[in-house]
Amino acid sequence: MSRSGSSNSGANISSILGSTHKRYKAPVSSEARASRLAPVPASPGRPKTPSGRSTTPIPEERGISMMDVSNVDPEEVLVDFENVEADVSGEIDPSWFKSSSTTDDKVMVSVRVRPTNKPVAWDVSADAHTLTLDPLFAKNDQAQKFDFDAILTGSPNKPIYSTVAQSHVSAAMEGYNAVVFAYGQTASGKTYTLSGDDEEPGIIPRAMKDVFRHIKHNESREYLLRCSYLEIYNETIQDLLAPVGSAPVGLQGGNGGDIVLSPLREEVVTSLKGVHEVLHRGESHRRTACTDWNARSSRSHSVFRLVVESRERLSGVTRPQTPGGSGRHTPGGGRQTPGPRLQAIGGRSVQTSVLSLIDLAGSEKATSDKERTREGKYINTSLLTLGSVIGTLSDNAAKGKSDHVPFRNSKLTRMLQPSLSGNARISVICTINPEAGAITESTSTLLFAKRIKSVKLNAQKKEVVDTDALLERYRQEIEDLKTRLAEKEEVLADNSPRKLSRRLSAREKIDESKAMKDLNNRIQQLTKLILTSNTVEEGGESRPGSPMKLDFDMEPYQLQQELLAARVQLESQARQILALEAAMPPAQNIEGTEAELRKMVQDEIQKRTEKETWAEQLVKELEKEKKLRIKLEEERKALVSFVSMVDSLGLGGLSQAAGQLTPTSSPVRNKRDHDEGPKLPSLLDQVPEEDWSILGDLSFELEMKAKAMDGKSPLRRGILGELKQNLTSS
Ligand SMILES: Nc1ncnc2c1ncn2[C@@H]1O[C@H](COP(=O)(O)OP(=O)(O)OP(=O)(O)O)[C@@H](O)[C@H]1O
Repeated sequence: MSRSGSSNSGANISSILGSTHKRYKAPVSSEARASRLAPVPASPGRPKTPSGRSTTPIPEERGISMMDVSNVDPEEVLVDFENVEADVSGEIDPSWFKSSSTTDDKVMVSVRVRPTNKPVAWDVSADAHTLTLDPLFAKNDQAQKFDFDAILTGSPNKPIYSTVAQSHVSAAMEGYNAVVFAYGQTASGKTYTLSGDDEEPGIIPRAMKDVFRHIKHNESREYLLRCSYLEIYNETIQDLLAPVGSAPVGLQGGNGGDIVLSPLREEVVTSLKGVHEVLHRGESHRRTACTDWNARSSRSHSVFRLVVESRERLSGVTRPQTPGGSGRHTPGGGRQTPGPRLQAIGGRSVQTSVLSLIDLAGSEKATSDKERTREGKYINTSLLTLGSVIGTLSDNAAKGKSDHVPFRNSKLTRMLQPSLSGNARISVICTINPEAGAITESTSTLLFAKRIKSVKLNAQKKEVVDTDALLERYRQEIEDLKTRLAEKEEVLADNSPRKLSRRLSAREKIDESKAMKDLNNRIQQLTKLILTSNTVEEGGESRPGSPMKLDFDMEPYQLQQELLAARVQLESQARQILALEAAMPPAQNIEGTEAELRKMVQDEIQKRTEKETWAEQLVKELEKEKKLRIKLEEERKALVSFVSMVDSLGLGGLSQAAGQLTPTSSPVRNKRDHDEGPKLPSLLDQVPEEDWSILGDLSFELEMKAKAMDGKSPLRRGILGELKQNLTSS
């Protein structure tokens, strides 16, 4: 299973958004692909090309920065009819912009029959909007016939979008909450319908394009768009726009029966490209896995939400185009600029609506894989809960009852509670596999579709002076900034009653000018976040990037200040350069200094090398000396033991005799004679150090021989005599 960038979903969105990303799910098997040309009657739309679909993987996630709405960088996100980017042209049905066709108080229910080249068990009548189970397969010969708002077949996604979703997207743009969701057994085509692929973009990318078209064609309103993307996996809500591993999203009841999802990222989008990036990132995080039925089966329910804030623009205002054609304008603080101005204090009401596009995971049988089976249980349980919620709602509607609805039994139904309770336009597209082997699952899907059809809706527009709406917060900030800018201008103006009593110093003027420039920048940035028809570009070119190179909308006074500030800055930089030059020594001095320095360094290196060599020699000498000392010490010890052995053998005379060999006599007394007469020096004292080694050898020899015999034997005496002789001669 993956929750990585391996999905190709970005593509299906991208093709409609004009990008090169590839499709979301793996292609159908060749068999299934062939089935696109299957004998199921086709709904209107352009014919499908027989070519296989591209499977080029989407690029790795590009680390698109996350955007926290509360801390949004306005430079990146404001949009309006003048500044909406990307190509929103083509295939526009003007009537679509005039009205929202979903005035119904019922859920719109459509069935999409997936193409197949195997024998089908259902008789499909797209014109009559009916589906009938072939009597051959019917149990007890009871023909099952279902009729819905639309029965759709074939591979093209465009007719699907215009039939089941376009009016709901329009409703969302007009202030109604709208929900479109796909329901059906696994591998029946839900993701294909919602996301589509390169060749056949699905409902989500088509809906987003329509959103920008709507803005382009509605000059009387301005808009702010935010989107979020989440999935419900094993009953845990995950934010698909947050980095992988982020904390799950909590779900709580809010004011007025609303649901609050937190923490959930909402990203302000100002262009189709921006929406594409968000969708691409979210889909790359979706959990999909290969199952027994689908190479890329969705293992979660996914919900793409677009929050649409809009309000009336002031009448009769048009935004001037900058030389770059970006449509940006520079609000002029207290000045009367010709550009449109967001409403002054006392604001217009803001309409807020949410468009939710939901791809439910498919119901499935247990699989051979343990993990897939576990996921399947969660999926089936939440779909069952959805079924029972729909069942109760439709019962309540049919019988005028108000029985408890078990919304809280699953995250999915809890999240859908406000919409299912009536405050949304809902369109459900049920996907089925018409093959004989899938009759049970298809029948179950159709029964669900039938039940949800009778749920009663009563969607209301939410239009209030909403201080929480981002649009309103930005408006308020823009107004505050303008007031501050106007005050500064007035203080600086020569003929102003608020003019300062003293002349401003050059430094103060520069500071003031800089502060005004910052205020102006911020106003422009905020203004850019708000979309209007003037800011939507039909050609789809990007808005010119650099905002403040030179702003021709500036007042002459401000331009003068800018110029002054720039000059002073240049002068100061020139002074700094001069000062640095003066502080530097002449070139030849630098060269001389360099040569000296180099020589010093070389000398240092040589000295260091010499010291190292000397230290090495010293260490060697010390080693030698140490070895010598050890040797001498050993010899001394041997001699001591020899002497004591000689003493123990009663050969004190040897010592004496040995003592006579040496020119030096030690005054040290022999311990034997300690009481009488002059004391003989010990043998060791009498032997010069250089002869100790000879004594050592003799000592060793003596010891060996002494060990070899009985100490009292005549032989011993002979040997000792011999030794004595040796010693005397040495
Ligand atoms: N109408 C159709 N025309 C052509 N191909 C289709 C159609 N419907 C589905 N497919 C193909 O069938 C395969 C399965 O479809 P898809 O993944 O959309 O099913 P699903 O219902 O989303 O499955 P799951 O619930 O397992 O996620 C895909 O390869 C898709 O391209």
